Amino acid sequence: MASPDLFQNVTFCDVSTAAPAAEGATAAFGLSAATGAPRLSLVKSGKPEVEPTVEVHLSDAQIFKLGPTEWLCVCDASEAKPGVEEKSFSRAIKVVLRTEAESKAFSLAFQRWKHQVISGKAGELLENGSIIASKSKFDTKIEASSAKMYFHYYGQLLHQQNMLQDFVRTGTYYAAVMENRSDFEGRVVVDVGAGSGILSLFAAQAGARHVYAVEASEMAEHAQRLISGNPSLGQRITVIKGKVEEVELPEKADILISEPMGTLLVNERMLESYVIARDRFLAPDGKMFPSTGRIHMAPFSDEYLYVEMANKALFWQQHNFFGVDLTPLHSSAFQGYFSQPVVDAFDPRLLISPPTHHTLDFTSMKEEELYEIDIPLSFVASVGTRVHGLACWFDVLFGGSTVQRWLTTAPGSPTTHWYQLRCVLSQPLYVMAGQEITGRLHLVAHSSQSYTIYLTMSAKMWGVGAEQGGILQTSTGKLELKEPYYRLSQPQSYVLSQDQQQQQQLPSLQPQGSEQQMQEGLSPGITIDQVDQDCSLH
Ligand SMILES: C[S@@+](CC[C@H](N)C(=O)[O-])C[C@H]1O[C@@H](n2cnc3c(N)ncnc32)[C@H](O)[C@@H]1O
Repeated sequence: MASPDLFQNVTFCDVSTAAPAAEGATAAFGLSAATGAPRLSLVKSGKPEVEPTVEVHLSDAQIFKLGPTEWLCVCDASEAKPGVEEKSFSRAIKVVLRTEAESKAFSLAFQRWKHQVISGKAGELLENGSIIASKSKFDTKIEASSAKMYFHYYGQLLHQQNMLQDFVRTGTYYAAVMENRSDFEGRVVVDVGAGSGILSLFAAQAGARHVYAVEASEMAEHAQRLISGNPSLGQRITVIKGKVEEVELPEKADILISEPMGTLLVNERMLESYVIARDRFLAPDGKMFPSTGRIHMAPFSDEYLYVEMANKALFWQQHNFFGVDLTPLHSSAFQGYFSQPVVDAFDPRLLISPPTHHTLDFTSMKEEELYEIDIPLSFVASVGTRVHGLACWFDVLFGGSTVQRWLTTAPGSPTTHWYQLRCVLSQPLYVMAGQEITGRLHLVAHSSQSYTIYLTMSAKMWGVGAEQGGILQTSTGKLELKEPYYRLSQPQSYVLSQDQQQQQQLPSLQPQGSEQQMQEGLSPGITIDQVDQDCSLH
């Protein structure tokens, strides 16, 4: 093949007109001289620029694989006849290549010209690539306006920089890859949602044979530049601009690497894309980095936070605001504030019981299991106090063959740009030390790439009558994960009640970094804000 965009000796026919097949023709991808738009010319004489026999406008065309060397190009075509309005109709052109290798290169070129897919090396070919579905799973689940804003956000370098500068995050990925070189050496890797391409570059540093960096946003172009600027690694990386739900890859991957975690692990619904990528691209027995995620939860007591939130609604208690009584809206405003989960880094001593966790196994779970996540809650209060809600954080495991490493966002651990998340109840519960707290955390996904959180917490009857199993108090909350309250500039000093000081002595909550703590999702460290407060996603 002389050029990746020119294919000799192809056979094609316009099946929509039943015209006879043209053999020995040339297929050439390029820009239309008339409009500048990408087009495919199919020319019988073999002189594409001189005598295009059929011209396919790629912007509204799709291809479907008919066989190992056969493709069907379906496109809209316009016909203008004198005195007649322009009429649009569909056209289907069958193209047959000589060999399977050429066939794969043809579909890749089609994809590249249609979607401006970028190749890792100038002139390098993916061996395959085709657009397969007109409406992908992503498009059917996610509102177009949400996806547009989402990919616009990730298309900007400043947001990629914020993630890169989260040293805990990026450093843990780097360590996990480098410590587990044997999982990468000579392997095919897919970077799911590559962003700036950083994880692809790590995989290449660890000796990957080839990395496919799939990125849907405009960031793909920056990633291409970064990768080209690191040529010793870049020659083994191919950037593909598109959604993992839609692009085709020429070969199966031995390992998937991705950073699909949002606030509370699941925000942004990118874990679903990660699982879809597994089903589409990963070879049987392939590895996933990370392989497991856990959501950790524990009840907390934080009088300052509660009062701060309740006070925000005080504005609406004014009877004479420029002559207007605002009080009819007070209760809605009050509920509105409590519908915002709070994102900040809190002191783990505010937890009033050892945490529990819910595990998501990325290697085996079904994508649909992420649509609704139902977690039963059961804790025993270690102190007598007011319970203001449920604190949540997550960690993920890199289950490498050499080293198993966790990336944690636990309170008391070095702060990440995810911080922690707290669901604050508008009606706190009163508990005694030793009292059982039960409940449910129910997460329901929605089409704006996030979740509605339904929280119920109950304190069981205490003392006389407890045997009858009566519930003394129940408090519920409905919160919107997509609209959190970023409480990051607040002072983080807490005066502990006597009970809380006693509770600090609980071994499982002491920030000493024991094995037990890691298993409970708490880990040691300092709490310093090392990351920007640019948190509108994640
Ligand atoms: C959290 S960022 C991680 C970026 C990079 N991997 C890193 O670790 O710095 C997630 C990236 O995945 C991309 N992304 C999200 N969903 C995607 C999908 N369905 N297909 C392709 N890319 C996607 C986003 O545009 C974003 O750049």
